[in-house]
Amino acid sequence: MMELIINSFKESADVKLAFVELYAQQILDVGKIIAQALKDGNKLLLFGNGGSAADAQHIAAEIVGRFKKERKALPAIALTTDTSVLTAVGNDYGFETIFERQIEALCMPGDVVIGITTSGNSENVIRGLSKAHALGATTVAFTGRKGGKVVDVAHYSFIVPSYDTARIQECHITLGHVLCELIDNLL
Ligand SMILES: O=C(CO)[C@@H](O)[C@H](O)[C@H](O)[C@H](O)COP(=O)(O)O
Ligand SMILES: [Zn+2]
Repeated sequence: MMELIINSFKESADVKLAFVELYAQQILDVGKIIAQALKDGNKLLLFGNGGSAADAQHIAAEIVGRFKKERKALPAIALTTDTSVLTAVGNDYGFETIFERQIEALCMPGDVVIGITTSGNSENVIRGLSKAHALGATTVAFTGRKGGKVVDVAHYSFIVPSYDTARIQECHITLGHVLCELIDNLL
């Protein structure tokens, strides 16, 4: 059990170090794009399933509330929170459409849309990002493993180099926090 505990923390740290080696420049590029979009009056939309739904909400909360610096409120919406919309759309059109339909309703050209999926193959996330791409938003995938099909509908993909869902999620939330800090500093 002690070994399990120590290995989990070590793996989490190793995955994050490998990730930043690969993606430091792209993190800065995407941070600048989101900051500019928010400056221009556009918004950030986010979604994912399970732990990634929690990550979407967590990041939206940092943007609407505050991260580290005192600044004005900024527009970010997690599309994972309205149970009436999620159940109506899921029930009437299918679970794979729950993000796509909300993107159709809310996404404007110039917005930035982040889809979070550790496998890269969740149909509802792929369809949500695909619709956002078609509507003229900048699309960003937080993914893992081999990237999955979601990379085909994303302008920018962050593929965490791990096959362990928990380790991928831990890197995704670090990425989300770093983007929030960049946004704070770039605005
Ligand atoms: O948090 C976890 C596992 O750590 C789970 O809730 C996990 O998010 C769910 O199984 C998701 O449905 C996985 O979907 P995805 O990341 O492959 O898109
Ligand atoms: Zn989890």
